[in-house]
Amino acid sequence: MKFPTHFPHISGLMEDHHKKMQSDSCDPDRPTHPGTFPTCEAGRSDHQPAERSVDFPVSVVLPAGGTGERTGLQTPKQFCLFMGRPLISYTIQAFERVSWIQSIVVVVAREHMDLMTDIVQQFQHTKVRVVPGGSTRHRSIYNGVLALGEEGRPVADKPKVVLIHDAVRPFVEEDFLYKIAMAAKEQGAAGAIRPLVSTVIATTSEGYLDHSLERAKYRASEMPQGFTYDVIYQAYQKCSESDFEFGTECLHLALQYCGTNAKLIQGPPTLWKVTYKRDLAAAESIIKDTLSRSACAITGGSAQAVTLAGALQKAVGALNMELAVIPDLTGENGWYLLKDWNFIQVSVNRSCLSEVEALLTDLEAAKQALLHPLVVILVLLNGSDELSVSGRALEPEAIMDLASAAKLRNILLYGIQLHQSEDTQRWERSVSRVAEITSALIRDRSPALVGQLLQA
Ligand SMILES: Nc1ccn([C@@H]2O[C@H](COP(=O)(O)OP(=O)(O)OP(=O)(O)O)[C@@H](O)[C@H]2O)c(=O)n1
Ligand SMILES: O=C(CO)[C@H](O)[C@H](O)COP(=O)(O)O
Repeated sequence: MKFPTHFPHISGLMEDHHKKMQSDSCDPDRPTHPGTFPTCEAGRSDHQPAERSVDFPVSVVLPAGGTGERTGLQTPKQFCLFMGRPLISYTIQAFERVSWIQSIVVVVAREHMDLMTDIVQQFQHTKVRVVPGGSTRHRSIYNGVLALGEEGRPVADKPKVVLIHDAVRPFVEEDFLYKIAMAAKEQGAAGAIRPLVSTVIATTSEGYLDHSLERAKYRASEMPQGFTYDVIYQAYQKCSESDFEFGTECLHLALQYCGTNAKLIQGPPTLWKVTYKRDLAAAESIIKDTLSRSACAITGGSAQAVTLAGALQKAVGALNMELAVIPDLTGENGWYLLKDWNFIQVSVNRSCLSEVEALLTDLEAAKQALLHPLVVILVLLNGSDELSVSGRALEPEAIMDLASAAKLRNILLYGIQLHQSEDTQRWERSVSRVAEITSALIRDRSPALVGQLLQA
């Protein structure tokens, strides 16, 4: 374990609290819902994004040099672990997966340089350079911008556009990055905005109301922002010590020091910044939610398993989970191993554990469990004479042993057993129980239930 043990895991900080969000209403000032979740895990994409044509170099600066005072935790929020992986790694991956982004500079406090380097290695980030930050956010960002244009680097390496994004906003998607990058290239500067939730008021020094702003005229400035390299470089060259010390807005520097009016683009609500402790719990909930949307059922091709998988597909569909049914993971189906999906081994035969073992070996080779715990569920259909494995009853210890070994490799193995029934109602009840248990196991990823053989 490379991370200091006092770094908190987020599970349990708060009760699961968010509801499925829906799209904004048509009035951009007053969205009726907070908005939609991203369509893929932060940092990873299940569905191939549309091919983007970006014919200029784009690099990214991720300021991650803060202390996260407002969370009240010892650990800076960017290093808090979400299912064993620090928040910063999710944000990095959201950029790394974008093919037209060339390089990413992560700016961290000097005392976290080694930790950040370990994170880059452990989670196999490939486009990242780590540089030391400054005492304020602007100073950190400026260090990142300077690192991108460092002397001695080939001119061709200097990016045309620099995207700046707080390390603690992990849910950013390619579509939106593309809009910001294109607008920045066109306009010199571009940034994400959101409607204000509260009215902004000015107070007197004695703590009385001075005046209030007309909310509909104002927007919250969010991240990402994009700049041509020259604009952001000049803005920081020209800005004052007071800007460096107290400023909170890069777009303002571009306007004041380069005369560049940023193009503003309304972004999705998931661009919100993790600021307070409750935001950490919300972020974990979103991460778990997005990892729980899809599963792949492997049937081995037997007619009974295919029938059960088909019924399961329908039942989990009603629970908003997508289930792909495939006979095995050979040939083109190997593609599923490269996705963030969960796996269900549907077995009706006596060699169910060897099928699971083979699946675990494939998953380990695909290295998906490096990034987050993978869920594998054995769904075992027992006919009247199928209660055994290799002639013996399937002992709970057998699956427990296999699960304990898999857990060391960050794979969470669970079992569900159901019995074949001629009674249609009984059979349907069993299938829908399997679907509910499956969905709960995948959603919760509970280490405590690993190795259990549950009855449906
Ligand atoms: N000297 C600093 C201060 C902040 N940041 C980064 O700027 C982003 C947004 O800042 P904020 O949310 O304010 O983070 P913190 O400063 O860490 O939080 P707090 O203000 O609660 O201490 C974060 O990714 C943070 O790590 C930075 O790179 N260097
Ligand atoms: O939204 C932003 C820029 O427009 C920044 O994320 C925000 O200003 C950072 O401020 P702080 O570090 O005080 O949270």
